[in-house]
Amino acid sequence: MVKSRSLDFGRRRSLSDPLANALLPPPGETEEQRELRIKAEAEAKKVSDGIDEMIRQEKIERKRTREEVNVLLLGQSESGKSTTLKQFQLLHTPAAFHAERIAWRTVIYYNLVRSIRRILDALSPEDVDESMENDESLETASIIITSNGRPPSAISGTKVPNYDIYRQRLEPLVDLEEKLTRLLTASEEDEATHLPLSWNSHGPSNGFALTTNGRPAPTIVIPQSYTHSQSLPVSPASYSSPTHINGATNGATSSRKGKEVSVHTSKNWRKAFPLGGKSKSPKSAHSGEIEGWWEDLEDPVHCLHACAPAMQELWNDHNVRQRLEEKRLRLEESAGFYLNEIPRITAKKYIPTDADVLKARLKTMGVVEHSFLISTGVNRGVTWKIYDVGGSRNQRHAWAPYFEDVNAIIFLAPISAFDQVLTEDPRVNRLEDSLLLWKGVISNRLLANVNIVLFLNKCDLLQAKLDAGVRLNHHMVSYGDRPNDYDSVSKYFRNKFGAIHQSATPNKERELYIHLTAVTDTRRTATIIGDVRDIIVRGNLKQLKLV
Ligand SMILES: Nc1nc2c(ncn2[C@@H]2O[C@H](COP(=O)(O)OP(=O)(O)OP(=O)(O)O)[C@@H](O)[C@H]2O)c(=O)[nH]1
Ligand SMILES: [Mg+2]
Repeated sequence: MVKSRSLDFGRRRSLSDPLANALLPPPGETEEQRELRIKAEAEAKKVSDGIDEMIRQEKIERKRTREEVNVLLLGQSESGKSTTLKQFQLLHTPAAFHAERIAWRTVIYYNLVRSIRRILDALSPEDVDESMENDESLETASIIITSNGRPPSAISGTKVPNYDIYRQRLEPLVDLEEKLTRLLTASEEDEATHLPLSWNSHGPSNGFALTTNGRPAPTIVIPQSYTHSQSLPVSPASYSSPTHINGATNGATSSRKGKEVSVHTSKNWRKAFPLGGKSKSPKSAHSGEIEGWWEDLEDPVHCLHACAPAMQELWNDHNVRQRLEEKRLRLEESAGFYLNEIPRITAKKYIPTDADVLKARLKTMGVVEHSFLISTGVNRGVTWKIYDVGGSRNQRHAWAPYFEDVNAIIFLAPISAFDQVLTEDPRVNRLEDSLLLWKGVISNRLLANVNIVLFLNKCDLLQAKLDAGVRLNHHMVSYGDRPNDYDSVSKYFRNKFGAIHQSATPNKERELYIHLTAVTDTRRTATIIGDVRDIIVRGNLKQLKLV
C-alpha cells in the first residue's frame, strides 16, 4: 500500500505534465485491475531495460568499430619512429606508398651526397675532433665514446694520404648538396624556412617549427653539418637541458637554436619532384609514376651519375676505409647504406625501391599525423591515427599535448646505440637517454591507462656490433661479465626496460609488450605490426567496456 501511494505521489508531482496525466491510474480502478496494471508496467520496464542494454552494447560495438585509435610513436631521435610509420604506410596504404617512392629520390640523393661529404671531411688532414663533436651530421654515424665520454681522437700522428684528387673529382657534389637542400626546402616559400648551408657557407642556419592550433606544426629537419674549418662552437649548454615530457618545456627558443633547416612535412616537399623543374614529367601509363626526368639535363641524377666512379673509388679505397675506422665513423650503419649501392642509386632511371625509401633519413620536427582505415581482420573499420614525433631533446616538449587522447604508445629504444652519444648533447650516452625517456613516459600519470608497446629496435645493428667485438660492458658497467653475444645482451635489455616499467608504472595492472625489432626489415615488422594492432585494439576494447 505504502508502495502504491508513493507511486501515486510520484505521479501527482507531475500533474501539470500531460504525459504524467495520461499515465495516471484510471479512475475507479479495482484492486485486481491495479495489480494487473502494475505487473504489466513491470513487464514493460523489463523490456525497456533490455532495449537500453542493447543500445549500450551497440554503442560499445560502434565505438569499437568506428572509433579512432590514436597511437603515438615515441623515442629519441634516430630511434626509428618515422621508419615504423613508413612500415604502417607500406602495410595499409601500399598504393600511396608506391606512388610516393619517386619523391624520396631527392632525399636518397641527399643522404648519399652527405655521406660522401662526411667521408671527405673525415679525410681532412686537420684535427676535426672538435667539429665532429659539434657536428649535427654525427647523428647518422656511430661514434664510440671512450671512458672520458668523448669520441676518440684521430690517431695522432697518422700520416694522411693526399686525398685532394678525390676532392677535385667530387667538387660538383658541393653544389649538388646545396641544390638538393634547396629543393627539399623550396616548396615552403610562404613559410619561415631557412635556406641551407652549402659545404662552403658560413655559420649555421636555424629552422624552427611553426605552431598551428596550439600543436606544433609538423616539419622535417635536414640536419646540417659544417666543414671542420667553419664549424661554430656550440656548447652543450646552448641546447636545452633534458626535457621532462610531463610539463616542463624547453620551448620554441631552444628549437630555434638548433643548427637545422626545416621543411614542413605537408606533402609539399614531395612535390619538389621533378627535380630541376624543366622536365615535362610525363606519367607512366602503367604505374602512374613520373618518368622521363633523365631527359632533363638539370636533374641531379646527371651530376651524381658523372661522379659515381669517383664516389665508388672513394668508398672502396682501403686507406679511406682505414681512416674511417680510425675515426670510428660507421657510415654504413645508417644513411651510409646507399654507399654500398652507388651504381644502382646513381643510375639515370633509378626509382627507389621500398627498402630504399624505408632507409631514407629525414629528421622529423614537430608532430606528424597519419590516418589509416583498417579494412581487414579484427580491426576492420577502425581508423588509426598515428602520430610520429621529433625525438631530439629540443622536440620533446611537443609531445605532451598528444598525451590526453592517446590510446596506445609504441616506444622505440635503439639498443644498438649503447656506444653512441646524443647529437644534441655529446656528453650523454644514447642508451642512457633512452632509459631515462622510457622511465619518464611509463611513469607519467596521464598515460597510466594507455597501452604501451616497447620496440627494442635496431637489433640488426646490435647483432653486427657485437659480432664485430664491441663490448657492452665497456660502455655499461652494470652488464658485468655476462656473455657479449646477441641473445644475452638482448635479454639483458629486455629485462632492464621491463624492470623499469614494473617499478615506475602508476598502473600495476598494465601489461607491457616488448618486441625485439629491426624496423627496416619489412617482413619481420609486418608480423610485429599485426600483433601490435591486435594488442592495442584488445586493450582499447577492454577500456571501453569499463566505461
Ligand atoms: N639498420 C637499421 N636501421 C634503422 C632501423 N630503424 C631505423 N633505422 C634507420 O635509422 C635512421 C633513423 O630512423 P628514423 O625513423 O628517421 O628515426 P626517428 O626516430 O624518426 O628520428 P627523428 O625524426 O629524428 O626523431 C634511418 O636512416 C633509418 O633507416 C633498424 O632497425 N635497423
Ligand atoms: Mg622521424
